[in-house]
Amino acid sequence: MPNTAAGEPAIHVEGLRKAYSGRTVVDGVDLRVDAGQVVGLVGANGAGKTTTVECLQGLRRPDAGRLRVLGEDPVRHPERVRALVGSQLQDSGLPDRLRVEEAVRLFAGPQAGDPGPLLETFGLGHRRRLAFGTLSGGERQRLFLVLALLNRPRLVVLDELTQGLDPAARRDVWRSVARLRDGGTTVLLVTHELEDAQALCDRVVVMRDGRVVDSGTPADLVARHGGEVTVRFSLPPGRPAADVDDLGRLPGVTRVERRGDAVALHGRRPAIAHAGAWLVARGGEAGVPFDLAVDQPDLEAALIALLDAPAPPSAHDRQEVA
Ligand SMILES: Nc1ncnc2c1ncn2[C@@H]1O[C@H](COP(=O)(O)OP(=O)(O)OP(=O)(O)O)[C@@H](O)[C@H]1O
Repeated sequence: MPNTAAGEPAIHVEGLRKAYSGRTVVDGVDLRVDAGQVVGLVGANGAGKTTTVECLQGLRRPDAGRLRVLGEDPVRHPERVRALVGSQLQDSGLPDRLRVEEAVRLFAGPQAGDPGPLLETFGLGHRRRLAFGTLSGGERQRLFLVLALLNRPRLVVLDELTQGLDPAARRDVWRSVARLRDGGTTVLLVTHELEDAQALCDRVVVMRDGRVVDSGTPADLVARHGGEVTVRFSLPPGRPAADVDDLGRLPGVTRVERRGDAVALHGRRPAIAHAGAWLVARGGEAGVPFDLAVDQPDLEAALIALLDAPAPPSAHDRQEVA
């Protein structure tokens, strides 16, 4: 059993580089995932996310970099890492006729516990005898989670966790991942579903063209890249223009738009609180407009801004310039 020293991250990658046929697709990635965290890896198509997690799981050999996964080196001991990490299968991963209980037997290693409680936890206890091909999309995803967790891994890699699920099934799977985190399992989530990332992740790492362009909590990323908030409301008819000038001077407000009685304040997050305080101070509780609303940027807005920004030069370009 490998020992991760106390405080040692579950995943620690420095300078990971990988090329296919001379084309660099992972270009000096650093990544740290602390034990017990849920970390999302997001980015455009072809950014190098899957290649990165395949290198981490000992499924691909990197060209350069220092990698430690649960205290093991996936380059020197890929088989040890594969035995420690739970991975989620893709949808085509099981034959249609295989029953749930047969799949569980097939995937159980020496470390596996009794699968019964796991199947119950993921709502599949009463589905054991059903063939994989007859399960709904949500049940399939939950079965993949059961199989990823069967051998009691301390780290699970989940790729496109909720792809194709309806909103109820997606929330079901979210609850399952939250339970995993509560139980101390470390989760690396590769996803294009930013709602998943926002709901589940302690930290999100954004990749573009083979490199990490930023990382942080979803809230940090939104604050850094999401752009302005907008506070909208209607003033009571006949409110003097001077009032609106006042609004423009509130801390955090950068711009005021007024069309008739409809007002939109744009600015940084503190503008929300100051606009609320201003409204209460002017009219008391009764003066708070019935249509008061706040538009806040989300992780999607932050990601679009990050991925649209001009690309910094790659390591390759930098070498050519030097
Ligand atoms: N086995 C391979 N041989 C050659 N090129 C590959 C191979 N696997 C991936 N690539 C290329 O490497 C680049 C990075 O692919 P990768 O799958 O790691 O990106 P990704 O961020 O996971 O993309 P997506 O979000 O589309 O799944 C892509 O341009 C892809 O076409």
